[in-house]
Order: sequence, then structure tokens, then C-alpha cells
Amino acid sequence: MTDRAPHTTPLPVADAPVISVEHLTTHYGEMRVLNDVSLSVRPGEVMVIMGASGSGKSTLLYHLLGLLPPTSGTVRILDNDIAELSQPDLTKLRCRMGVAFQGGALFSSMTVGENIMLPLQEHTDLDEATMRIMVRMKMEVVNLAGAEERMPAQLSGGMTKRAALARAIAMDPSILFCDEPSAGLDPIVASAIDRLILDLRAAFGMTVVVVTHELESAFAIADRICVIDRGEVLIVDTVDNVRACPDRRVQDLLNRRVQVPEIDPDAYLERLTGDLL
Ligand SMILES: Nc1ncnc2c1ncn2[C@@H]1O[C@H](COP(=O)(O)OP(=O)(O)OP(=O)(O)O)[C@@H](O)[C@H]1O
Repeated sequence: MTDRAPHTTPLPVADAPVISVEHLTTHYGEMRVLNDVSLSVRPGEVMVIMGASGSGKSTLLYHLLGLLPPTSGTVRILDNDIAELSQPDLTKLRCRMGVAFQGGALFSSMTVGENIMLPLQEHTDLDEATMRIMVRMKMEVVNLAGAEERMPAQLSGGMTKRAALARAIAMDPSILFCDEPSAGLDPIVASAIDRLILDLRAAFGMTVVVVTHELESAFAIADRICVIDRGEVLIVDTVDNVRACPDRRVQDLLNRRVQVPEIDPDAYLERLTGDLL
């Protein structure tokens, strides 16, 4: 027997985490959206954050990107406590993180090439010719060679995701965040995007964090999966261990069963019958 916490594979001591979230709690006004969330992401791993709609995945992602301060708890990224960073230091740290936003979030008035060049223009002193070469390289890596001059509206769904990934890796980030990378795509295109994410990880040695509610995609790419339900982490573990997890809420999510709130049978009966009994 090991001394591991239930449903959690411990982090080997040698692997200092790239991301470390400890006891993170977040409120939107009166509503608690994340409750005592703890999570470590190891260098080079693909961590998938999975949960039903409204479970708090995006909120957790905003914390990891330093866009939202914790109500309590800490978020450390690449050895920086996000809450303690000055704005310039946060900007510097963000240059080491690439984000492929849900839906691509490409600027519609710019060509695809200009979209991908944008982070380089904003955060480097590289000359135009060098930036063009870098853009072309990144577009080749994501299989979009030759599409530099197209406008975002002229791209298919899969191409838009590829362009978003190219922009996310424009600065050679240490961590790549992908928000719902395969949502809205047909299964074949979605699985090509999954493969691309794994290829990018292999090519650039990045740590990858993917937020998704697509089970197939999560199982295909994750080294470990973090399952969130109503703001709480239910399990952080390998695909096999998540699949075998006995927790009913995890199994409900995997089997896509509708979550029915727990009810007290006596209170329920009383509500139905009122004063009749
Ligand atoms: N800015 C906000 N103000 C108030 N409540 C919010 C805000 N953003 C999200 N919420 C609420 O917080 C909860 C978690 O939302 P969040 O977007 O993090 O979930 P999610 O798992 O990413 O959902 P989805 O998969 O639908 O995007 C939801 O109940 C949502 O309505």
C-alpha cells in the first residue's frame, strides 16, 4: 500500500510542478465557483481539465492565466505566485504561456498570418522579415502552410483551431493552454486536432493544459485528467484510473448521466403533501 491520497497519484519529488494550485477558492459575488481546488501539473505533461458545463473549468483556466485573482489559496506558475506579481512581471510571465482560445478568437479584420504575428509584434523587437519567417514556420507546424493571406472567415472550423494553435505557440511558450480545442468539430477533424496537440508537445517540449468537456478528446490526449464538478476537484489521475474511479459523480460524468440534485426523501415528501399528512 502507498500513502497516496484517495484518487490522486502523487507527484514525484524530482518533478517540480510547472503549475501548482493550492486550496484555491473563488467567489463571483456571493456564489462560490471553485472550492478548495488543488492541482499540480508536471513539466511536459498534458493535463486535461474536464467537467460538465458550469463546473468551473473556465474559471480555473482564468486563474492559471493570471486573469482572475483567487478569493483564497495560491496559484503558482513557473515558480511565480500569480497574486504577487507586478503587472510588468505578469506580462513577462504571460509571454511564456500560449493560449488557444475557444472558437479561435482570431481578429476578423486581419489575415491569418497577421493574427499569428501579433504576439511577436507586441512582445519582441524582431524585425519584420524574421517575424514573417517565424510565422511561416509555425503555420507549417500546424499544417496551414500557404494560408497566411487568408482572412479568418475563409477558414474551416479545423483550420481556425490550427490557426489559433499557431498563434498560441508563436512565442515558443513553456505552457500551452487550449480552451475546448476540438469543440464543434466533426470527429475526424477533432481527432486531427488532438493529434496536433500531441505533436506540438513532442516538437516543442511544452507542458499542455487542455480544458474540455469532450470525453473522447480528453481520453485521447491526457497524461492525467482533472475532473471538476460544481467547483470541486473529484480526481486528478491517469486516464485509466479516472475511468476506474468508483466515485459516482465521476462515473456520471463519464457516462453522461444527467446530474440530479441530492434530495432528502422526507423533505421531498413533505413538500409534495404539505399539511395533508
Ligand atoms: N463573470 C461571472 N460572474 C458571475 N458568475 C459567473 C461568471 N463567470 C462564470 N460564472 C458562473 O460560474 C460557474 C462556473 O462557470 P465556468 O464558466 O467557470 O464553468 P465551465 O465549466 O467553464 O462551463 P462551460 O463548459 O459551460 O464553459 C457557472 O455557474 C457560471 O454561471
